[in-house]
Amino acid sequence: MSGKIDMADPKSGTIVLVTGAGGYIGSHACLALLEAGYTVVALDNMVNCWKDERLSQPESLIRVQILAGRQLRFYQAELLCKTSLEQIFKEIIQEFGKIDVCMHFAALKAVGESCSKPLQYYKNNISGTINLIETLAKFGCKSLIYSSSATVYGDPATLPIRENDPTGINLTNPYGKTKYMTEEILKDLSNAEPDWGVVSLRYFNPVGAHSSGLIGEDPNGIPNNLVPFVAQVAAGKLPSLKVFGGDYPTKDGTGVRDYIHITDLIDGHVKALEFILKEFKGFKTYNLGTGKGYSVLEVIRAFKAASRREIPYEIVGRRPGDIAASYCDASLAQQELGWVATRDIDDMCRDVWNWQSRNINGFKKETDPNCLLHSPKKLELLLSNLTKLEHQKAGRKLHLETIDAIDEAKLLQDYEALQKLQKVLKENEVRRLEGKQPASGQENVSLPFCCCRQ
Ligand SMILES: O=c1ccn([C@@H]2O[C@H](COP(=O)(O)OP(=O)(O)O[C@H]3O[C@H](CO)[C@@H](O)[C@H](O)[C@H]3O)[C@@H](O)[C@H]2O)c(=O)[nH]1
Repeated sequence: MSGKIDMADPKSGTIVLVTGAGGYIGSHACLALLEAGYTVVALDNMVNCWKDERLSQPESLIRVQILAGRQLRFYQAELLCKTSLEQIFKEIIQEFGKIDVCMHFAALKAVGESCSKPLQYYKNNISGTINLIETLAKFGCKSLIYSSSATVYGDPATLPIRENDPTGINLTNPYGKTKYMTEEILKDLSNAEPDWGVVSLRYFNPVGAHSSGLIGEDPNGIPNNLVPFVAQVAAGKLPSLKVFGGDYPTKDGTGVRDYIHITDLIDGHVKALEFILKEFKGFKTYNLGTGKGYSVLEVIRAFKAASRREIPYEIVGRRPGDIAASYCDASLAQQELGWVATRDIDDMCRDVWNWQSRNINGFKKETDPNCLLHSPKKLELLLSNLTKLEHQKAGRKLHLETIDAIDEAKLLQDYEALQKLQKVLKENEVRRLEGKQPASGQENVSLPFCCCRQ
């Protein structure tokens, strides 16, 4: 076999359950976990992710598996339905024997929507999490990495924000309150049951995309957040940006935030996972940010340079609920997890532009019949063959769907096609970083998902 799938890595025996796996942060986490050699079981209710109707998984996760050259196990799962959740956990335990750690990303996250639909947010984010932790405990997993937010600090009295600064004060929206309340629930749980290990990661402003440009943030409708909005203005999808407030007590009067590259953010999760796997028990919180604040005008300038496009904007009134400035002291994560963010605002804008310009409609793509990976049948076969091989090599009991004999020749053929594609993707990524065009004749192979190229 010319491209061996390496199952010797002991991490493949570590089972990581990822909720909200199809979303922006969840999908990048799945990729990093697969690349690091972990076995990934991915859950998503698919309410907020795009899926080709002929496939059973979100498009983001299909691309993740192609990039990783490894397979994850996907379940469509609704955390609010405990009976079906337990059924899924039963299947996971039958197949993998255990769950070591859960990374919990599943949540509703639109600040504005949370004000008009508070019950939906409390139910989904809090009841959903309670169902999840009860089910995890029932099936023997008491290790959790929670996706929290800088929003728990409200309007900070001092900057930079540290982990022991007050939380839960003056929170302006139900979304933020769900993050704060969930942290409190997890803290109480860890106090009451000392065999739980919970790490809550407080994200500042995650932006950016994987350097391949194949996965990134794909907001529904008009984006609420600054960077995806700016990206759509640069791409000509939106006419201009409204800068909310030019009279804040900041360097140039516009809001200041601690933007963090998604790849750095996910590295922080991998470090937290390593930390929790060393038998950590209790409850810990860490800020994940760069420690640097950029104003809205600085972000616009950086994006203009990265995209070489005009970004028309006008300064309007403040957005209700916004604060002037937020940036963190991330030294605790450096000391205790050995993590530090290394990418700057130019890297973030470059990678967002790469994702945005290659995927003008996000994950929704037009089907190219000539592309192997746009053929759902071939793709399903490729992924299912990879699963069979991984299970077989790991000496695991096969799941009911995978008991057919493996067609070794077909598998190798598919796997080699996948590897060729990955090789070209990587070569073209290097060329792009050097400011060069894709190698001639490779454009279609290198950009199999795009429906619009700039
Ligand atoms: O069209 C826009 C959108 C945003 N902004 C400004 O850009 C900055 C960043 O805004 P945004 O990207 O919406 O992020 P935040 O308001 O900081 O909120 C994000 O970061 C919080 C953590 O700090 C999370 O809780 C929220 O879910 C997440 O949306 C703020 O000064 C906004 O006023 C604009 O000027 N115009």
